[in-house]
Amino acid sequence: LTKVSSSIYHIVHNDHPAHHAFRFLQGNGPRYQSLPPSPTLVSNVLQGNPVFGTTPAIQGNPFAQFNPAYGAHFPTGGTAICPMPVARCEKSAYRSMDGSCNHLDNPQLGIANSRYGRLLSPKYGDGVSSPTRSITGEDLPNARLISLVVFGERDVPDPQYTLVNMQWGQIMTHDMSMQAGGTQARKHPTRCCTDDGRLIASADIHSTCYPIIVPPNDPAYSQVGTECLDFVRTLTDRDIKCLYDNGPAEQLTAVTSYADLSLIYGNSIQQNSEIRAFQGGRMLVDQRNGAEYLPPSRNATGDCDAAPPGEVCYQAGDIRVNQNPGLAILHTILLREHNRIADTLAKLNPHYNDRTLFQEARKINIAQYQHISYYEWLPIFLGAENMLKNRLIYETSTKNFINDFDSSIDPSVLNEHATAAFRYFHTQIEGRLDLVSELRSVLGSLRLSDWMNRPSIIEIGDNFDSLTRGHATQPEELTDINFDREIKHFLLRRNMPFGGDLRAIDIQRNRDHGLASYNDLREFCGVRRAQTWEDYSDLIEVDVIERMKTLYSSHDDVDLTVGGAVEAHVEGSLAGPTFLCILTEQFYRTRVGDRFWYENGDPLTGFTEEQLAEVRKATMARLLCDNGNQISSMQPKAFKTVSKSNPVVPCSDIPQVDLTKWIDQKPFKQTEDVLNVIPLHYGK
Ligand code: HEM
Repeated sequence: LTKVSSSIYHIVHNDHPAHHAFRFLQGNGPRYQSLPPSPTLVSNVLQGNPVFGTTPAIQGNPFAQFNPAYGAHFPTGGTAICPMPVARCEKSAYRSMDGSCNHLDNPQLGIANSRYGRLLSPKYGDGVSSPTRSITGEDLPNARLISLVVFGERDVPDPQYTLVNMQWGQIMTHDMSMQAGGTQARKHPTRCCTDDGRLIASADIHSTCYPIIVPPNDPAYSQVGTECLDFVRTLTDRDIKCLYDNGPAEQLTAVTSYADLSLIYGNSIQQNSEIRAFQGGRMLVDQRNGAEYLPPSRNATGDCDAAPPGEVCYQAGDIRVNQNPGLAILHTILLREHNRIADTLAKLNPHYNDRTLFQEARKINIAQYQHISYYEWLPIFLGAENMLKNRLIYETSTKNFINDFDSSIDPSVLNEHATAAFRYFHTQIEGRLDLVSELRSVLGSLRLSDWMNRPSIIEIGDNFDSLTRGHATQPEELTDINFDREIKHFLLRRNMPFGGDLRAIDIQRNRDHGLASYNDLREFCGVRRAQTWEDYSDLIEVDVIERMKTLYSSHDDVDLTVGGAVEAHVEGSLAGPTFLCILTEQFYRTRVGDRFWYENGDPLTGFTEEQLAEVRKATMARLLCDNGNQISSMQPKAFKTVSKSNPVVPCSDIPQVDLTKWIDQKPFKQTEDVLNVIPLHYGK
């Protein structure tokens, strides 16, 4: 069996310069060239799984609860809020906090608390908002059962990529989207199952509930009698009057769609002001044991409900920060990077005030992050050739500007991307986190489910550095059909013997959001629409098709989350044709829909040629080196495993961004300019 060749897979944006988010709503996605009939797969293979009898899922109801707390901008579980009204956009040198005014003609595009975009019309059970049903009118097969039968849980380390590759993916995810009304880390205030895992009687169940029913003989949950897994539906525009204008429901995302480090800086002025120091351009930090950590949460018992009282719990620009140790570490590293830049700029430009220092440091931090994400990280996932072809990246000389902002592009994160395609990379999660010394020997390891929503572990002893080195040393799990047991049976277990199943949640979420089917998206992406189960064999192993056949009533019922994840990968990438098409589309929009993209040569929002050449030196390795407590060596390509061609070297050998290029040549004029262009709605 061979992988799908990349030469036959070609997404072209050229033909449709004016394409827009909702242009393809009826499923005519003409930009994607068709694949020839029979490419086959190697990498996405499953080992045996038990098969159980189906248990029908419960149908959730559309829900009525909403909290239109105008202007309250700290998203919390169970509430949806109206986006902040935009009074007037001024041409500012800096991004707003909530993403508004990035698009000057349509200032609300991509802002926090707005709708996801969508490639294809939703397929709700009732046509309006209830979860998707089979084309037979019956319930779709049970999500936990699909997780058990179609997906494996084999532990296969990736020979090429490190765990920091997976962890950066979660950073990008949290930067770009967050389903409204969820908590994602801590217990949801709405309970759909009793504490001992029984289903709540339908008369008493909350209207937002759509619990996952545990099949009989479940290999994990039947051991403790759990029959029901909590699942609360995402809030939609129907839940807040300020957004709803008829038509089928669209889910809301609580954070800005832009790649703007909103997870570090917050998604509103209010949220930002709670985590800013307002001194020297710095973000708030707590000093402990000679190192700087994120400031404490104001609601530690709520935010870190898995932690004993008194244990540290963080506040950041994103409420999910405490979810797992690797995430909290990268949050800390990006926060420290901000302060490192601000401190350096303060020395270079003593005339800068707090606001200028803050905004300039933020701008550089975001630029480095965009550069690492698009030039070092994304090519691993999407393939460099594919990215170049579709103009997500360019072969540039170090100084070239790339002015490709396209005001016809909607940068909103696509529902198909956030709810199906990007979640495929949950397959890369490793349930064992290694602590690694400077000499790269393994000192010990942590079990992921012991430390979810309990970030204090990163501050103990030398753990911050050992875990950081561990993430850059240990392999991630292979991107394949297997999902680690720690997230398949133990997700957020909080001292209980078992927890949730992330794969089952992803499938249930696909239906909650009413995503169009796998077959629909195949067709949209230029892959031949299947007329029979057998037609799927162009991209999916026969064995996997057989497993799906035992569960689904029709090949047309296969959920996007499921079908996309079992396709053969396109050569040079980590996804099959359907997911690759969605991911490529998303990251194209994220780039060209961002007026503040770091490579543009706009005199107000961009950098000078010399500064841009420096930003292009930023790497993951240097970011880790500069912001660990005392990390003194790293392999230059930190997303890739250590090898002869990627050996661990002293940090001083890894290129560094030279911030002296930001010495302000016209100190007084510049300060005035900067002050004059701060928009009216912009912060304290
Ligand atoms: C230890 C690592 C990770 C854990 C424990 C984790 C866990 C979760 C959980 C609990 C959710 C919410 C599920 C729901 O209620 O629907 C979620 C959502 C999501 N995850 Fe992960 N995840 C991890 C890493 C990743 C990675 C590496 C990626 C991609 C590269 C990713 C992509 C996503 C996306 C796109 C969503 C939906 C975001 C949205 O709300 O729009 N996650 N994850």
